[in-house]
Amino acid sequence: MNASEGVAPAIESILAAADERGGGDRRLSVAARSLPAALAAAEEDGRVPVIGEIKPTSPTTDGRRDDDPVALAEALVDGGAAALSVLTEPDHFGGSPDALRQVRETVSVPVLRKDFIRREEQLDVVEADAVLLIAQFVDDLAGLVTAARERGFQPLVEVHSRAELDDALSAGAGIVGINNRDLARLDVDLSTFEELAPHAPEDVTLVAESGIASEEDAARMRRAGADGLLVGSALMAGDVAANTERLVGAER
Ligand SMILES: O=P(O)(O)OC[C@@H](O)[C@@H](O)c1c[nH]c2ccccc12
Repeated sequence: MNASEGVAPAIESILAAADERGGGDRRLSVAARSLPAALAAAEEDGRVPVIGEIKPTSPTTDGRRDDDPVALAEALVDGGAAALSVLTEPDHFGGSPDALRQVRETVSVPVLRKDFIRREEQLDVVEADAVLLIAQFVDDLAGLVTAARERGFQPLVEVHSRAELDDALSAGAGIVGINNRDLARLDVDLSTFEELAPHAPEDVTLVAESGIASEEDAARMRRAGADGLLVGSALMAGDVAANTERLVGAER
C-alpha cells in the first residue's frame, strides 16, 4: 500500500519527515492515566469532555502560538479540559517531545501524544498516556496497536472513512477518533462524525476530532454520540482558559 496516495502535498511532506525521524533506543513502559475514565468523569461532573490540544501551528493555521506549552496546558486545565493533547511533530506543527514531557509532569489529566507514528520504535520517543495512530498512515495497524499497549500506552486510532473505522475495530482499538478533517483536501465537515459514529459499537470510546469551533459545534458532536471532543485551533486563538470554559459549558 502506498499510504500517501491521494493526500495533500502538505501531508506528503509531513509523512516524508515522519519516515525520516528515528525512534527511541529502549522500549518505554508507561503507567497511563486512563483517558476514557477522565472523559467519563468530566461528563459525570456536568462538563463537556474536551481534550484540549496544544498545537503551536499547523499547515492549515495562520500564524503560530509560541507560548510556553506548560502555561498553555495550565490554561486548558483551568478552563475545564478533561485531558490534553500535545503535538510532538516538529517540522509542520511546531511541536516537540520535550513539550509533552513538561506538560505531562505538570498536569494530572491524561495526555495524548499527537504525531505521525509509522514504526514501532517511534513509540519509544516520549512517555504519554495515550498515543495517536492514524489508520490511513499506518501499514500494520493491529501490530502498532499491540506495540502501543505492550508499552502501557492507550492507542487512539484516528479514522476518516467507514473502511478505516472497520480497520480500527478489527485492529482492536478501544478508543477511536473520527477526524472531521479530510486529509486529502484539508477541509472540515462535521457530518463526517455524524455519519460514522453510528457504526461504532457502544463500548468504544468515540472522540470527535477537528473543526469544532463553537458551542453549537460541540453540542452537535455530543448529540451525535461523541464521548470526547478533540479541539485545538479554536482554543489556541486568544484567551485559552476562557475559550476552553466556553466549550466545556456547552449545552446539548
Ligand atoms: O485544530 P482543530 O481543528 O480543533 O483540530 C484538532 C485536531 O483534531 C487536529 O489537530 C488533528 C487531528 N488529527 C491530527 C493528526 C495530526 C495532527 C493534527 C491532527
